Amino acid sequence: MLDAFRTAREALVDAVRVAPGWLTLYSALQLVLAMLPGAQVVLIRDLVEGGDSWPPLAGLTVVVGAMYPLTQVSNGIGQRLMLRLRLQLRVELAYAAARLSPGRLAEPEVVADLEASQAATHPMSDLAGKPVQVLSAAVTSVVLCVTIASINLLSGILVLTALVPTVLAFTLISRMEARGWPKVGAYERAAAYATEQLIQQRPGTELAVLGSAWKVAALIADSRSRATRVLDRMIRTALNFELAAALVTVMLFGAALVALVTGGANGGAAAAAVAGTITGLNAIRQCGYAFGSIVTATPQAMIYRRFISSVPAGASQTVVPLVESVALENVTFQYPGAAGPTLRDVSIVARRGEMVALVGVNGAGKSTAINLLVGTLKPDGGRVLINSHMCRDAATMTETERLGHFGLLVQEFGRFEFTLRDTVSLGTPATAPDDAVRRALAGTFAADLPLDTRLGQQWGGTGISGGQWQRLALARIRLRAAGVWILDEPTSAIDAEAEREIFAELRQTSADRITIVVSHRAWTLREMDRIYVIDAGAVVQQGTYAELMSQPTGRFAQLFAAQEAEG
Ligand SMILES: Nc1ncnc2c1ncn2[C@@H]1O[C@H](COP(=O)(O)OP(=O)(O)OP(=O)(O)O)[C@@H](O)[C@H]1O
Repeated sequence: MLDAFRTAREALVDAVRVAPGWLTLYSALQLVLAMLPGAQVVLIRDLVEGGDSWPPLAGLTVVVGAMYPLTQVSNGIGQRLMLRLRLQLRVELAYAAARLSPGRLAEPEVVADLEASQAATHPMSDLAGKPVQVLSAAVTSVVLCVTIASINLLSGILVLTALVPTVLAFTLISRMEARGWPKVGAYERAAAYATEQLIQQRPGTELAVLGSAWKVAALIADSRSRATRVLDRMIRTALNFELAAALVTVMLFGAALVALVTGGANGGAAAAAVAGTITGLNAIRQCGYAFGSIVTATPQAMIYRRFISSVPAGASQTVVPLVESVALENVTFQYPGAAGPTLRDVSIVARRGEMVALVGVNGAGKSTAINLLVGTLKPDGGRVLINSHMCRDAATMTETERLGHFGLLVQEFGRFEFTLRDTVSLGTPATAPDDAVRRALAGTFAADLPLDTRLGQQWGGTGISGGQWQRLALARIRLRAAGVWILDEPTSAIDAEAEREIFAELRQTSADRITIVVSHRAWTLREMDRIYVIDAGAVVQQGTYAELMSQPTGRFAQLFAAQEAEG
């Protein structure tokens, strides 16, 4: 209940911040509307009780005539207020998501909260006018209660008491929904993920070729059915609570009318009170509905607020162009829930001007080592050093500062289907001038394409091959010009000729930077200053290509002898 009040207050604060004018206008209209039922009762009583009937008749005409257009105008203004608030919430959420660190993005509950927050923007924006509606309905009830109490005290009290069952019912409904929504959210997320696999071009095409898309559809059906079952249960329980509350409310109104008649009210007063209680019922229903919207949206709004406050605005990233050295020193790391450590006592160092390679079979621990270096994973033991400073200590370097040292090309590089300019300029947090974007694209397939070229067929843009996407990812690293380049299989999708060009360029431009490469191709390793051979989470060998090849029983020779023989 307290949470619902907090949510209502926050919705009002947001509305004041985003659209104060629209909120004021909406509140004023709601207040006028709230007064009309009370005025109606007084005017009916005056009309029926006799005397000069023209003034009450004229008053009634105005009151009844104004009610409908005022309600319509008020609804329209409420919707325009809602639109502005929704825009604000969605933009705020997008910027908050953009501030998520890689470490937090790897936490499943953070992604779940982000998606739940996205869904929450809809009911939350609808909340803007709800506290006003509740207040306005409460004002209507109080005005009616006072008016009816002036005819019969007990009736007035009973009319006011009729608010209680509705408030109680919606409190219980909110508790139930707070438990149900996270389950629905999890099922919806699973269904949305599976749907993306069906409709995105690459996985969708693969599934169509395999003829097994229907299996993914069955997974979607299962998740959606589970969500629907939980929602169905929630709606059924809510309906039961609402019906019980409506029954008690009607009984209270009935009792109010009986009290009125048995209390000896005259015909005119009784008729006015009957008309008032009918309008009162409507007001209470509206109050219940508005209050219900607040309590229903409260669990979602709480997730949204929690998410936004969990990613406070911080300093933006600055790219560090010159780095002296990076190192893992006796690092041990175990993934949560894994049977044993993935890395054991690993020491790796790379200095400015050097090109260093990490090699090993799939699952040996190369990407894990890179993630520890960059800081997206934290070591369980040992030290991670940048320029000989220890990185584990947040006081020495924030995560944002640390990330600024690296240009990281991961295996699952992004295929950002924006314009060519936007796709490449994502390489740097700063605004990238067009000539810098052009320089980053030099020598690639896109060197002469207009920067406004739209990439990605799903937007009616240019289709791009896997290797071409990888070249754009490399262009982002070029544009970024950070002191440490970490390239995890940078040419896995690129043809042999382009691969040779890329490695030749890497060598030519490596003097002022640290270059760390993960590669499975022997020839790319020949010019490395040092190669670390990782096997089952430990560095088992290190040296130059020639040194390692000269040890025929060593792990490196086992891994690369066949490729060496092929030339
Ligand atoms: N998030 C994770 N949770 C648990 N285990 C993980 C996680 N990520 C990787 N692993 C495990 O850690 C081990 C090392 O994985 P890693 O990705 O570092 O290997 P790799 O040497 O980069 O392999 P590849 O050449 O296939 O990229 C693997 O056994 C993998 O299953």
